[in-house]
Amino acid sequence: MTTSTRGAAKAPAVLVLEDGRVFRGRAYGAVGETFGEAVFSTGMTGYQETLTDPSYAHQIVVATAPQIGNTGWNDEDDESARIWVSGYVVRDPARIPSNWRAKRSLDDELVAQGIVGISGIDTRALTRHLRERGSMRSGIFSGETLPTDAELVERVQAQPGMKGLSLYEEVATKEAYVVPAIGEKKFTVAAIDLGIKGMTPHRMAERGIEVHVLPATATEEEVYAVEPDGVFFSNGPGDPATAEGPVALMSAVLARRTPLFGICFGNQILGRALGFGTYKLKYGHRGINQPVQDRTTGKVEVTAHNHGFAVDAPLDKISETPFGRAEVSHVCLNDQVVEGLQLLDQPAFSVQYHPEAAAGPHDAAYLFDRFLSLMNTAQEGQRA
Ligand SMILES: NC(=O)CC[C@H](N)C(=O)O
Repeated sequence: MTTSTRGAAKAPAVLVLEDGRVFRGRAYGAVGETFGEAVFSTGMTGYQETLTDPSYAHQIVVATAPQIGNTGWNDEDDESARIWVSGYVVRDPARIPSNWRAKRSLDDELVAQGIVGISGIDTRALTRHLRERGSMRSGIFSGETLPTDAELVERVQAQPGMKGLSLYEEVATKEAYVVPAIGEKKFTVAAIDLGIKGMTPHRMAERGIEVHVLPATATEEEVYAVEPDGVFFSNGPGDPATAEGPVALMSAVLARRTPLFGICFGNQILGRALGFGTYKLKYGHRGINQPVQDRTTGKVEVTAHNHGFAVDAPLDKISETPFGRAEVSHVCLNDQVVEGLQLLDQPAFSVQYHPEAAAGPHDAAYLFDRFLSLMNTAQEGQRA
């Protein structure tokens, strides 16, 4: 293990919100300054997966779970090659991590990756504030001498907000790569990387799918060059209203009637391709305990979420779209937000949440099987 200065030895730090509210604590992770949208996540576990989820780019994540870092940092649970959050806010960091897989402490990893955090914050008061006022621009500043609060508020207010930000190209792979099928290969899928998490191709691979992960800028020709049985659109950061390229690509895939599955950002892209709008939620859904109903079966599942935007589609009617009839297949039981879409006249569907469940409960794993059965049916149709 590397060593770092922890607890009382760390410099003073402040979390500054755009509305002028200031929370005081101590530096956690790297010392310095960072900006991002302050959002809260309600997961009790899974901080390593959260911090390395590219969908969190440009966000300062507040952990509502009061104790963070207990299981340290391991070499297995990263969802991408690096930590993507722009800052991390915790109440009570572990002084001594303890887990058989831990290689170092969370604090050490934050330092090593230069991620500025803050500890000792009343995260309950902060979460209530964000819930009442909504997610907002923020900054974390640490060091022995800091500018005045008024100066820091001004600097936070000069930052761009999340609305209108296009971020998926920044986080996506630049080179295509293949995740081989585990066991017998049944299908080939082209997965458009808009900020994909490592567990997602793995969930497909373990079902016999060879996954070709393609850059966010992949063209229709590049997608069909891999001769896909299905096309997948991943999760990703930023405002879906900016994603013109992926919307055009998805429309081309829909026009060819290739089986299609999207998650999170991918659901918002499908919404847009169908002609629905997207909008920003007041404080979003983030955590691994969100109740969703699959309206096609009536079943309720507890699911992993990380979204600040949502699709604006009618809940109780079938919509006519450029690609035939579509309906809202899933809904969040906390607030009736659209959590899934499905086409009725061709094999395409999506969910707003994270069935790959890293971290999170596995209730939604059936969605990967649903994608598989769409590809099976399409293949049988071709043979007939
Ligand atoms: N996890 C995701 O794909 C997030 C999608 C989008 N950036 C949002 O915040 O709603």
